[in-house]
Formats: sequence, C-alpha cells, structure tokens
Amino acid sequence: EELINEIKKLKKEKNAVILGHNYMDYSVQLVSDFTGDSYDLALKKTDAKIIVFAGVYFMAEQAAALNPDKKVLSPDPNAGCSLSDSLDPETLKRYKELYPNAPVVLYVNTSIYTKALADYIVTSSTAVKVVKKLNSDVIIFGPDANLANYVERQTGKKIVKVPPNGRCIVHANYTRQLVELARRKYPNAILMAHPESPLEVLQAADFVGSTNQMIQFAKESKYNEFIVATEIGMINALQLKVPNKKFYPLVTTESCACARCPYMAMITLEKIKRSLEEEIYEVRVPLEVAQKAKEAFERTVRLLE
Ligand SMILES: O=CC[C@H](O)N[C@@](O)(CC(=O)O)C(=O)O
Ligand code: SF4
Repeated sequence: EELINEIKKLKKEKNAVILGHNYMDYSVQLVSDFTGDSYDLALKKTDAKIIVFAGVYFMAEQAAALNPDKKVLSPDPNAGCSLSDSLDPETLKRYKELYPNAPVVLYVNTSIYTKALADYIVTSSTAVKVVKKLNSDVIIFGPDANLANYVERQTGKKIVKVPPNGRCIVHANYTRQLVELARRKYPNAILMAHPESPLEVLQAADFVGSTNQMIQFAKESKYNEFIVATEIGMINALQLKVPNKKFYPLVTTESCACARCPYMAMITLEKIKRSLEEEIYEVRVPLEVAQKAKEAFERTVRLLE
C-alpha cells in the first residue's frame, strides 16, 4: 500500500521506530516495528531517536517516561482510555490517607502522574503474583474493578478498589450469555478472556491473561480454534503471530459497536504518517514524575525476580 511505503521511507529518514499495541488496525500492525501489550512495549529498548507510539495516550506517556533521551510521538493525543481516565492523582492521594499502611498496586492502564504515586505497577500477567508477594493483607488496587475482583479471588487478600468501579468500556460489556452463544457457534474452540472482563466470563474461560499471554497460549496450545474475549483488534495480532490457527471474537462490531475500542481506532496510518512528517505530537513527562514512575516499575521488577 502506498501509505505504508511512505511511512517506511519516513521511518528510515528520521531514524524512527513505530511501537504498536496488539489492538491496532491490521495495517498499523504491519507498519509497526514491534507489536505487543502496553507493558512490554514500554520496556522495549531501541536505539532509534524517535518513537511513534501506535496505541493510546497512557502507553505513549509510559514510553516517554522510560525513554527520556528519545522523542516520543503520539499520532493522536486524544486517544484516551476509560480506565486511565478513571483515576486521577488526587483521588489516589485520598485513598492513601484512608489506608496509610496499604501498598498501592496500579494496573498499567493509568496516567504517568498517577503511576508516580504507586508502589508497584502491574500488567494483567503480573497482578496476582505481585499482590501475593506483598506482606500486607490490605492492598489498594486500581483502576480496573474487574481485574481487582479477579486478583481478590486469586489471592484472598482485601482489595481496596480505586476507584470503586473503574471499567474498560469494551471488556465490561462481555456476559455469560455471549460466552454461551459463542461456544454453541464454535463448538471446537476454547475461550481466552482478558481479566478486564467481568468475573462471570473469567470463570467460564479456559485461559485468562493479557494480550501477549493469549498469543503465547494460542501458539503453544494443542487446540486450533479460539474464542477471543478481548478487544477485536486482537484478532489482527493473533492472525499475524499465529497464522495457522483460527480466532473468533466473542463480540463482533456487527453485533456491538463496543467490540472495537474507540480510542484504539483513532490511531490510523494517515495520522502515523503525519506524526512522522511533522514530528507531532510530542509526549513530554516532567522529569520528577518520570523518575517516580520509573522507580515504581523497577521496584516491581525487583519484587518479581
Ligand atoms: O486496553 C489495552 C489493553 C490493556 O492495556 N492491557 C494490556 O495492554 C496489558 C495487560 O493486560 O496487562 C494488554 O495488552 O493486555
Ligand atoms: S480497550 Fe479498554 S482498557 Fe484498552 S485502551 Fe480501550 S478503553 Fe482502555
């Protein structure tokens, strides 16, 4: 495609790399140098001068915080996230005053300003492990309420949800009925669910994990067909990375607009090209905020070693 070639040319001229989240449009994943989940993309090491983050804003912020020596560009800074938008630093400060001895464990879907107040930063693949290792029976956890419920059941600890009802506008729509429908439609398929889904869906799932964990599981599984309970862009990532197997979205955009994250959909090839041409929109994180967030990331890595 013409646009893809122009973007590849611009990348070389500018010594830029494109990091793409697993939910990105198919064509965006094709033009990305690395694709993955929000956590490992943030930790990706590259010697490029410019990073164009094909994902939502909190992911670009994270990359900027962890790569202060690089110029990080967001193709559309309005690409937010219902989860990261649901928890601001002021709210978290109030909860820390209410529960002064409870460690603060935040899901990766948060703004860098909120992350700067966290003790630990987790992805859905590390949330349970981290909470289990902490020697406190009360944990402040957020912003996703479904992931918090899942962690509470897996660890038996008291989870103080911050905010009480943070949700992903995509995954929160999944129901048991949708699972039954899909299982009848695809009798040979097994169900993979993202922990941002409601508990009733996770209980019915054969596998629960982050998008990267789903890719790994599908690759290694003896099964060949999978029902995928996560944002529909993930089908692109699975088809690209596990081409010999079949994947069915739990919800299609025909049956519900909620199948596609409106924020992820904002990142288009056109915007990526413009982002490279004009070197916009630069994501800047104040040094002391970046430093605090980096400390929370590093504390988490040490805890898991
Ligand atoms: O909404 C984006 C997905 C959300 O950030 N979760 C991940 O990025 C990381 C995670 O789940 O830990 C994913 O790709 O699964
Ligand atoms: S899919 Fe949900 S969690 Fe992911 S960016 Fe969109 S709103 Fe946020």
